[in-house]
Amino acid sequence: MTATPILSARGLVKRYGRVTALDHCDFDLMPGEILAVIGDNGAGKSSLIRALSGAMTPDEGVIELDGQPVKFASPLEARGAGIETVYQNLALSPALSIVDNMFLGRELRKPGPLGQYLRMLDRPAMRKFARDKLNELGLMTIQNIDQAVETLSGGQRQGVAVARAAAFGSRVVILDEPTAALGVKESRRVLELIQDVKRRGLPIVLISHNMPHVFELADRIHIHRLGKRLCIVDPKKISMSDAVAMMTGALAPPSEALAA
Ligand SMILES: Nc1ncnc2c1ncn2[C@@H]1O[C@H](COP(=O)(O)OP(=O)(O)OP(=O)(O)O)[C@@H](O)[C@H]1O
Repeated sequence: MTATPILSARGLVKRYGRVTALDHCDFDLMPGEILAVIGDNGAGKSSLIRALSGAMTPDEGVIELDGQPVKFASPLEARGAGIETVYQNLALSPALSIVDNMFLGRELRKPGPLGQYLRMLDRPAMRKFARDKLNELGLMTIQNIDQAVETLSGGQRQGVAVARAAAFGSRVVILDEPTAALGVKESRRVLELIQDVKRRGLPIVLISHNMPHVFELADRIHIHRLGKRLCIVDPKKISMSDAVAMMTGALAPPSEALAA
């Protein structure tokens, strides 16, 4: 591997009582790539993502961003470092508008009548930012950005969540099962959106059980098994059934795919 990974981890361990969710797990995300993370239920994929995104503190191990060790005490700190995560539950506020959901805690403000001491929301700037970001990602089929998110379809909601992550994630976007709850047409749209985010230069970590989607999008596949990275495979050189067999332990990975 020549380039420095954008985000990497070495020897992550996380124990919950007698359960070892992460067992000396390694991870590498290279610049500009879509890295899929696949694994059986309970393999530890969510635990890995939670560690990388500051939602959980590992018991052992090191995480590096651009080759520098980082410790995230909260998701806020990871977001501050440019790592945005879209979880399955999306963390959108259904009753709020699309614009308000784009910000949620990161609202743009401007000086109010009392100057810097009472800064007020800069709604025109927020509206412009939201419109520009949705536009950049071809999401302006959403006509009205003041519309409440609860009035959007599942695919459109996923679109808003991904657009928000792409807008604020300056280094990495992590997507946890982005097409899990979507129909065929909506999934297609979200897959295109993920490609758009990649074209804008942001590397993406994609956790998915949907093998056709993984094989369509991923540049590399991290196969996770029993709390650790089993191997990394090239989706162009391996069949879906072999990847699934490795995930479940039915097939040993080829020696060149074994993780270092
Ligand atoms: N907060 C927790 N408390 C106790 N055990 C946990 C906790 N979080 C995860 N685990 C356990 O750690 C192991 C790994 O779970 P994790 O959710 O990371 O797997 P996963 O690969 O994401 O699974 P799935 O594909 O089913 O979502 C499982 O045995 C799980 O029960």
